[in-house]
Amino acid sequence: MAIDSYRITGAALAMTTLLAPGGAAIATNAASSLTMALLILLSVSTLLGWWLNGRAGMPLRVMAAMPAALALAVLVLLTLSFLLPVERFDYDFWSSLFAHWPIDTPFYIQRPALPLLLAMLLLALLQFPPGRGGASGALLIVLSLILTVVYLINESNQLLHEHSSAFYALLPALLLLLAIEAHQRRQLLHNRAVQLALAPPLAVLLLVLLLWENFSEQHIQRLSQVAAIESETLTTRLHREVAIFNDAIHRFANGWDSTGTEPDTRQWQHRAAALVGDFYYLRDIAWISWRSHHIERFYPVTRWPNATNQQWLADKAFDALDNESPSDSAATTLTQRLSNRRLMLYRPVVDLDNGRQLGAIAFAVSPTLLLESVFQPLYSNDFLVRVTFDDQLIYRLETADGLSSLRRCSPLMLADSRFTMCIEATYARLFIERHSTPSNMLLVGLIIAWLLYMLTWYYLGLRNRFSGVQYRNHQLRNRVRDEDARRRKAEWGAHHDALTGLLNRRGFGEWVALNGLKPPLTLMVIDIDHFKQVNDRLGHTVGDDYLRRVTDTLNALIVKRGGLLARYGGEEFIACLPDTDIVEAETIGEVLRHRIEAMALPHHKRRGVVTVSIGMVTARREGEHLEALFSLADQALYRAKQQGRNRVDRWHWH
Ligand SMILES: Nc1nc2c(ncn2[C@@H]2O[C@H](COP(=O)(O)OP(=O)(O)OP(=O)(O)O)[C@@H](O)[C@H]2O)c(=O)[nH]1
Repeated sequence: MAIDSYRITGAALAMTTLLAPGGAAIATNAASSLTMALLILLSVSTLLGWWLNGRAGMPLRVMAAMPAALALAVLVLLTLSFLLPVERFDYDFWSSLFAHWPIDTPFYIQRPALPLLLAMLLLALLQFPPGRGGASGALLIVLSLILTVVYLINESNQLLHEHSSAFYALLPALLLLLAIEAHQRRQLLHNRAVQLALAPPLAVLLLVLLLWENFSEQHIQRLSQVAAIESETLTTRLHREVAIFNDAIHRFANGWDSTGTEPDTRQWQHRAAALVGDFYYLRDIAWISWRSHHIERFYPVTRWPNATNQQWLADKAFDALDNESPSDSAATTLTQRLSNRRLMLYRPVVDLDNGRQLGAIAFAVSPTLLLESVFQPLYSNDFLVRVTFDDQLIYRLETADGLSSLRRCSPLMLADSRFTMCIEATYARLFIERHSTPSNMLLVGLIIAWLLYMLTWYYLGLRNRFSGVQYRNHQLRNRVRDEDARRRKAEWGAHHDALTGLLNRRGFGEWVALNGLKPPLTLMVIDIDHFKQVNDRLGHTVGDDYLRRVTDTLNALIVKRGGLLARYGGEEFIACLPDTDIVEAETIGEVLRHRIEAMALPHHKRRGVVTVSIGMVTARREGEHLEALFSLADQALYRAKQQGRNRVDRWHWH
């Protein structure tokens, strides 16, 4: 029994899907649950087909293909979501279409990565006989492997990495299928038709890969530029906000610079509340006294730090103040990072009259809230923003369908702390860009290559069949023509004399029956004299030759006179001369006799040359019988022979 490669691959696919280390991860990862479901459908279909192969009738085998058909329908839909124009079928359209999917994750996360999608699509197509045109199966697998490898070497592609466990399940199946195909099709690849059909798609493939390489580079650059502009906008906005905030805290501290006294409780509460009201990312404000080296005032009082913290805050503040040169101290805001959750800013307060330091004001800022207050109003669907400090996530601005394939990171300075801001294109952004994504071009190119192969293959098949039909038609036409020629030859042979080409007795009889013997008409019987002697002395070959030459001479004149000559038997001819009376006929007879004599065909008899005797009769009325007239002409001939031959005689009507 022939190996059914597709069924075996189905088994491999099922095994790897279920047993691959990534299998469990896929099953629990909601992002890949659709991929997993599709892989299971394909596996079930191929396994069922394998099990039923040869055992069941058509209806059951069709049922076995049903899971593959279902998977194919979903895969086609998903492929369309990459290819259909975004103006007509936008993000919301596809999201609403997949809204009823039982798993509660957005459509974009459900969608398998493009290469995985194509590989599954091609595998699903292989479940159906029309997908197996010639080396089509092998080509499909090669195409999906190319796409897979191309994606694997493309490190920047996070879409793939997200689904890589599914890939590990699919890859062994594809490789196995390729090995079986290569084994089974070794003969096929030597086939000229297959080579011809493979040439155009392979050329398209090469072109697409070259274009893809180029296009990929451009696409990444373009997206990178867009991300850089986005990053620039956010940074500028952030710096502007920080400048405004700095300005405000300077003004806040300046109030106590000028009074030269430590803040009293009422004043402190009032002004601190106003400042915090303006900047909600400003979480706490503390007054640290130079005199007591302790925190004397705090806002809001509900979050008053414990004693240990107080001391620590104060020490930090005075460390910072000690490092400041006295001339700068009034103008500069001192900053120090307290933790990744809080950014501390210190501002010394000095008595302007005597330059004595009164203390410092500490401002605790939440970087997360600061970033939120700046970035939230600038929120766009196109990019998500992540800010990290020492690899810890500080802030994240994104929609539910987050992650994408492009990330651009740059340093972000907040006070004297260095944060990292990463901008990533979102799925929504890629959705808008989907027409220009290199993957789409690759997908379309590969599908075109495969379609081209199928078209060329079927065209070549049709052409072969057509030329077969043409050949059979040609043979048939030749047979009909030969048959016709044979029939016409037989017909001709029945009415003609083969030696001279004249009508024979039968042919002549039919001619007369058709045309009638209408007077005036003369019937002539012409006989070669002593012809037997020619045969006897000179041989039959010469006799035949004499017969032909005599025929030519007689026929030339008789036809010229509108008559008809036939060979009536042996060396005897009969001529019918319409519209010729006996007088004219006798003249013609004489001319004929003379011409034959003048041919001077050697004869041993008295005269030394071949001669003819002619007997003739004229029809008197219409409807005369040929045989009767012939008999009369023959009697005249007989008389001519009797009278010495080389003569013309006629029947005399009484
Ligand atoms: N070579 C050749 N001889 C033929 C053909 N048909 C008939 N003959 C010969 O024609 C001869 C006719 O001979 P006869 O009927 O005795 O008459 P003849 O010798 O012509 O003598 P007369 O008619 O009395 O002058 C025979 O010897 C036939 O064999 C033919 O097609 N080819």
